[in-house]
Amino acid sequence: MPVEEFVAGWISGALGLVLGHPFDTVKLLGFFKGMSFPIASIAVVNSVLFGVYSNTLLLLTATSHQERRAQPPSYMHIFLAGCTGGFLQAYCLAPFDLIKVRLQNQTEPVAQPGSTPPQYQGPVHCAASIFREEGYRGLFRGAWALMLRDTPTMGIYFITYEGLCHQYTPEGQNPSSATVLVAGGFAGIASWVAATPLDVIKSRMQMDGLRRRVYQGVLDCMVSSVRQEGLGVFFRGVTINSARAFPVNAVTFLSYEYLLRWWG
Ligand SMILES: CN(C)C(=N)NCCC[C@H](N)C(=O)O
Repeated sequence: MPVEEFVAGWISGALGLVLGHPFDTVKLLGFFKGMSFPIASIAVVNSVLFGVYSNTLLLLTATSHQERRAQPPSYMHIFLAGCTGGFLQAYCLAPFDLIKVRLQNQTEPVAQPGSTPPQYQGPVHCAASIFREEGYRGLFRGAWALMLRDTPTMGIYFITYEGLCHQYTPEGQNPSSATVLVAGGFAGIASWVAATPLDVIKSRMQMDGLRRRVYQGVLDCMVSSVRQEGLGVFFRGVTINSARAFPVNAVTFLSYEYLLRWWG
């Protein structure tokens, strides 16, 4: 199994993340300070996404990353490989994402003299508290919504990227840097626009159970959110998600492509 896609995915995910971090912090009025936890988590997850995507395409089409420019895979194969990568990345992402959402939603971010300390003092303390209070399964709260969010949207992500590169690149050549940046940016926007409804539900499921359980499951969370707040609830955060998605994914794809060309 070729591993360079995993390594390139790791490095490109970390670079994209550095750009996206300010947006992540603003998005939930968050207090998710410090870069070590996001780099350790999102970069690993991105490595799983790109590594599984490329190796699934290798299985489906018997072509390596380098051969795919001359023999482009069908959109159906790209979609299936993207969905497979998305499904497995969601499984790895679930505990990290839960910790991120719990930390971002703390109303007391840091210990103040004389006031009650925050519930979670950092990522490790948060993971240990969830494990102690909610068990191993507690670390996977919201994982179903995350899988529903990421499986089809990663298919959309790679189809948009490959489709745009194909459109603007002469037959058999590698896409230019400008094409990779634009295609990567739009792939990020397309996937996040499609992912936002389930992103909203996923975050609610992850916060559920902190004090008392409100939702019976993903469907119940969707129905009660729409009943109480209308259909607009599914588009909450779509603008900031898209604004963040363009630079993050432009840089992610550019570094991924160049690392593989450099090693290839
Ligand atoms: C949930 N969705 C839509 C995605 N994860 N889309 C792919 C983008 C991945 C990139 N690390 C980012 O955070 O934008």
